[in-house]
Amino acid sequence: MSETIILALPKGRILAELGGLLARAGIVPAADYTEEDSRRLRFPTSDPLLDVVRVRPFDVATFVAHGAAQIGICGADVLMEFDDAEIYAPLDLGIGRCRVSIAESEHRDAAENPAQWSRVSVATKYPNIARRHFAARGVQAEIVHLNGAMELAPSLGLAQLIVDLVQTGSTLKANGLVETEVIAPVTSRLIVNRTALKTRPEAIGAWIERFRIALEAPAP
Ligand SMILES: Nc1ncnc2c1ncn2[C@@H]1O[C@H](COP(=O)(O)OP(=O)(O)OP(=O)(O)O)[C@@H](O)[C@H]1O
Ligand SMILES: O=P(O)(O)OC[C@H]1O[C@H](OP(=O)(O)OP(=O)(O)O)[C@H](O)[C@@H]1O
Repeated sequence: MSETIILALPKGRILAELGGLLARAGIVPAADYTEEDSRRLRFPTSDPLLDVVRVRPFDVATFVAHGAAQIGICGADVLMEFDDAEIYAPLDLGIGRCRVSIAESEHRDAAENPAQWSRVSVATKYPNIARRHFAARGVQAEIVHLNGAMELAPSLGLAQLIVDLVQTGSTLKANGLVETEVIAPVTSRLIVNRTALKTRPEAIGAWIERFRIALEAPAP
């Protein structure tokens, strides 16, 4: 088995927020892993036993769940959607702060009351979160699984509601939607593969500790 530990990082907005924390944890990639137009996906670091891979945010959870990466960073939204017992999330990194919410058209007929519906159609990138949420209140959700642009669904008749991430609310507003309920708050988490933690407790535990200390260190 290779001794190298793989850290899976999500390309996109979390990566952009991560630079300072990684530096404080002593992770200095040998090349600029934030260059989104680079074709390169795996980067050595100043630590000969740590390589960084840059993957899509949802795929961070897949790489870590399968042990292809031993540690990773992803949003709590991704963890809720995956709900995988192989993933342990010991640290809240306090970045990527947003929420998973339900939204609907601002023009909904005022006479209708969604709280009384027994079935709803929901467009989302988070089918499991949406299904679980509505099932818990006895509502059957017909899921329309999209990978983006959920905000178009209500006005085009694709679904009554959407379940999506909201931060400032400006995306909803720009598309004539209103947030009606927060399902869960979201921040980014450090995640580790449980089997790797069991079989290599010192190496993986040391990385968790380095991140914990980096989080407590004041940002320069
Ligand atoms: N508006 C936001 N504010 C803060 N954090 C966010 C926001 N949107 C997304 N995030 C966080 O960033 C993560 C990645 O989101 P991002 O939008 O960068 O990727 P994506 O577009 O969903 O990925 P993909 O390219 O695979 O479609 C999300 O899982 C979430 O945890
Ligand atoms: O409430 P707001 O501040 O408007 O943020 C919410 C938006 O942010 C995310 O999209 P992102 O900008 O990451 O683009 P994406 O649709 O490509 O994921 C999310 O999917 C929402 O569309």
